[in-house]
Amino acid sequence: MTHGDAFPIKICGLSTPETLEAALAAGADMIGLNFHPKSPRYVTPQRAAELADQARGRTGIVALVVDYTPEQAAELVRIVRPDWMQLHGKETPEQVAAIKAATGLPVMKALGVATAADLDQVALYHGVADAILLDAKPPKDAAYPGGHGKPFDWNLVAGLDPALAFMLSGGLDPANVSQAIGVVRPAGVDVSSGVERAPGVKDIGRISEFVRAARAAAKALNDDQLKKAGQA
Ligand SMILES: O=C(O)c1ccccc1N[C@@H]1O[C@H](COP(=O)(O)O)[C@@H](O)[C@H]1O
Repeated sequence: MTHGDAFPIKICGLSTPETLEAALAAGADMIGLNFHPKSPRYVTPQRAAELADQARGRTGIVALVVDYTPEQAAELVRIVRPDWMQLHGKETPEQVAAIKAATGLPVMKALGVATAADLDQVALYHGVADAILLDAKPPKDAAYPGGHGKPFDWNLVAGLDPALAFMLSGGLDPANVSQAIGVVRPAGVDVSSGVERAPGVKDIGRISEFVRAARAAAKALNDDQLKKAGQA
């Protein structure tokens, strides 16, 4: 993924046909199915296969896993047939490459950010992962490593090499996504708990508000970049 690609908006942790349909109707570019057993958004591979059938050809289907082996990832892909793998654990660049080879799919690697030093990891995964997702680090003692609805300090990203494209997640919601896009200038955005009314319970109205707000802010960002390029 580069800064030149269209701006993907991903709605993660969908688990019902109704909320999936709402994400599709809103125009989400990617939807995430969560396979972390401790998550309130967990879906079984069988249930996920049904949801994936509903979504296939209408959006990008992303399978979110945490510290899977290449063999586990390949077995999941056989059942669910997603378009992308999202790796949200402590996978090393070598493990990312192994999962990519075992599944034959593009891989999005999530990296937790709490301090400027955490951004050093981005360069290590660039060129190995097909997309980088910057997310807030989970609270200490959290039962699962993402989906806590907390943002990190967006100003940290100002220190990152602008050539290293990334998507943004962590505590985004319909009210703050516009500001987040303006400050961070990501290549795309991802949300889970910010479009819920309770952990694991997606809200159809919030899904469409989020996509609308993110799309408008991405357009404003693109217009601004074109204007600056014209002035150069
Ligand atoms: O959402 C979860 O339960 C989850 C569990 C394990 C790993 C990642 C998870 N979610 C991902 O976390 C980010 C941020 O979520 P939020 O918007 O702050 O709730 C997002 O990428 C989710 O895909």
